[in-house]
Amino acid sequence: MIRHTWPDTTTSPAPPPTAAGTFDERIPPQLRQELAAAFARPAAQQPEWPDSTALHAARTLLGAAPPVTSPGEIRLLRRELAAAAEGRAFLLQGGDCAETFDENTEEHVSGTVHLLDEMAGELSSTGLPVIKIGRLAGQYAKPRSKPVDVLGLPVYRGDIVNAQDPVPSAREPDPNRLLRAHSHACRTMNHLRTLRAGDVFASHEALLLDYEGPQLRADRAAAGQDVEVFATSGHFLWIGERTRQLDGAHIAVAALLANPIGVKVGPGTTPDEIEQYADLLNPGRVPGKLTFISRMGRDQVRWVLPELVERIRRTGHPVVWMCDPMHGNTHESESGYKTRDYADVLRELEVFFEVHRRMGTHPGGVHLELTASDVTECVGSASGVSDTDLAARYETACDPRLNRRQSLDLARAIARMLRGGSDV
Ligand SMILES: O=C[C@H](O)[C@H](O)COP(=O)(O)O
Ligand SMILES: C=C(OP(=O)(O)O)C(=O)O
Ligand SMILES: [Mn+2]
Repeated sequence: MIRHTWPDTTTSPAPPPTAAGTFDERIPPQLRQELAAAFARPAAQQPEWPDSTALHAARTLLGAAPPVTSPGEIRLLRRELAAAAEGRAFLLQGGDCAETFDENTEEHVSGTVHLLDEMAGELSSTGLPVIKIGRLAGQYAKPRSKPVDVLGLPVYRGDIVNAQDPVPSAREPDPNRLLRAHSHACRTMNHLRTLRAGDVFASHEALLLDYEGPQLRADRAAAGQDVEVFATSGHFLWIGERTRQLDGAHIAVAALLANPIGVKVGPGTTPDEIEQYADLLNPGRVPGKLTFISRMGRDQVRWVLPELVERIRRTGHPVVWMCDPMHGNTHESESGYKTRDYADVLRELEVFFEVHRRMGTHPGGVHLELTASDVTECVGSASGVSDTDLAARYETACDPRLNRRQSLDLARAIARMLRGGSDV
């Protein structure tokens, strides 16, 4: 029997206030206990939901809702990522920093998918198959640097939590948004399937535990095989730089999942830490299971990345190494916009490729924030966007994205780097 009914709020006991909650009863009891312990660990960046009854109701409905993705699709991606871990494929991951409910339109989603396609076309000159993963169908939750914004209001944490409007009521976390996010994710996933017969995979940051927990499902590949737990909210989930605490909930939960998992690693990451991530998240050393997403910043990558790659190489762990050249290169423009300079993005990528070439390891992919729209959010490249242009079309809900022109320029540069040529 599965607990998927509206709670009788007049008679039922107080719902659990934490993200630990309850899990699909088709998950074997032992695994459910392990999940409960993992979800009960300290978790950074979680909203303070004001209404625990509404949260409980939303979680219950989410638990009964159809899954966004299927275990079969997730296993397929894991197999494809195994090729990237072994140097036989390249991973292209991209999309908005923050998907929004309003921008969940045919035009916007198709635009991202077609842009990833065009970029993959540029990369095909390398001869490596390109695995395309969208920051799509679930990228609604944002970790933030500060709890309040410049107006002194509680910060916007993504459409899954609150709204962008600069008024206090809009910033109040609303648990019904968990359900809206799930509906939007299903709509987007449906559109992806319509467009590409399922061959663009969906990914998001596994940030919000109240969204992920109810969507866990058990499955076994075949009779007689072990039961695996799948986060059906997406195919590929990653743990962000702000929530990768080794003793925290996000890592403990990810360790119990069968999905391929990414971990963002910033400039403060140590070799000991990275080895522990690998041991915790992929003790079985399954190729394709674990991806490290290096996001160091253009000046730090040269100093920090080599010893991390070296440590993982020594352990023999099969991992995909990706570069996110966006998140370590954010700064405020003179006009006050959060922006990124194309030259910094390119430079970090160059060093990333150089490090892997030197160490004989495979630069397995890139992770980018981009949109097909002609936005003016990042400066530089042949796009000609300069600081003074930023105001014209600065539309992002969170971080600055590469526009179409910048993305295609970058894809061409990445193809050259991957083929072994230098770029700048
Ligand atoms: O997408 C990444 C983070 O959520 C983002 O960089 C945080 O932005 P902030 O520093 O404006 O909070
Ligand atoms: C929050 C993000 O990145 P990071 O965790 O690397 O800062 C992101 O990818 O949007
Ligand atoms: Mn971002």
